[in-house]
Amino acid sequence: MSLELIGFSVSHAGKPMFAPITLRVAAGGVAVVMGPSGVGKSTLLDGIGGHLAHGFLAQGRVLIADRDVTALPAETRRIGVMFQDALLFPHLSVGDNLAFGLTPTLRGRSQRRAAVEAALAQAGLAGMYLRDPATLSGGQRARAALMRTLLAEPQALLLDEPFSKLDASLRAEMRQFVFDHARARGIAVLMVTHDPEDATAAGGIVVEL
Ligand SMILES: Nc1ncnc2c1ncn2[C@@H]1O[C@H](COP(=O)(O)OP(=O)(O)OP(=O)(O)O)[C@@H](O)[C@H]1O
Repeated sequence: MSLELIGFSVSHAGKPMFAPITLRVAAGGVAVVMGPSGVGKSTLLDGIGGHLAHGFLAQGRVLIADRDVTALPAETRRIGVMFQDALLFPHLSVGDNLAFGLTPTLRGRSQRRAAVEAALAQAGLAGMYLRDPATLSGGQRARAALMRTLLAEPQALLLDEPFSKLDASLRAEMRQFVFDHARARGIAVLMVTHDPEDATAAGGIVVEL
């Protein structure tokens, strides 16, 4: 599902933080947002997702799968978000963490369990439903967090430096993992990053703030 911005910006105290952005990310495609620290990259994602803090105001339009979601609350935009500190809840098992992401439309205990088991298998975490998140490696945790986000069946995915704490080889692996899943599901991805390799991997579609 595509993600489209039309003249989109965010203002703070009446002043636009960055020039209006017009951009279309195709279904299954990836674009990257880069720019210096403090320029408003995270705020841009907050604006697209509908999570702006008090005092920030969005301008322009956001379309997800060609549906104008600009006026909708965050919960109904069908946009998944994953941050740098995509923490798993430490008091829940790995599987229950993933179950937390499940769309509420999926009812029935065994159905929900099966959906989580399938997602764990796709993330290379088969058999780890009952594991304590603290016993997972960094890469396993990142894959679990991504799966939790995908279980909500988002139509677009916003990533805010999601893998910056992982080492270089793991980062490349996770990037591929995300891109592959997004492509297979037709989810448009917009990723904030400082890593030029992310931009190259995204096919060079870069928004500079
Ligand atoms: N809740 C808030 N209240 C007031 N100002 C804020 C708030 N959140 C962010 N800001 C300010 O808005 C500006 C943009 O912040 P933002 O986090 O979007 O930048 P960024 O480009 O993502 O930076 P970085 O690369 O360092 O993460 C900064 O000057 C920041 O201090």
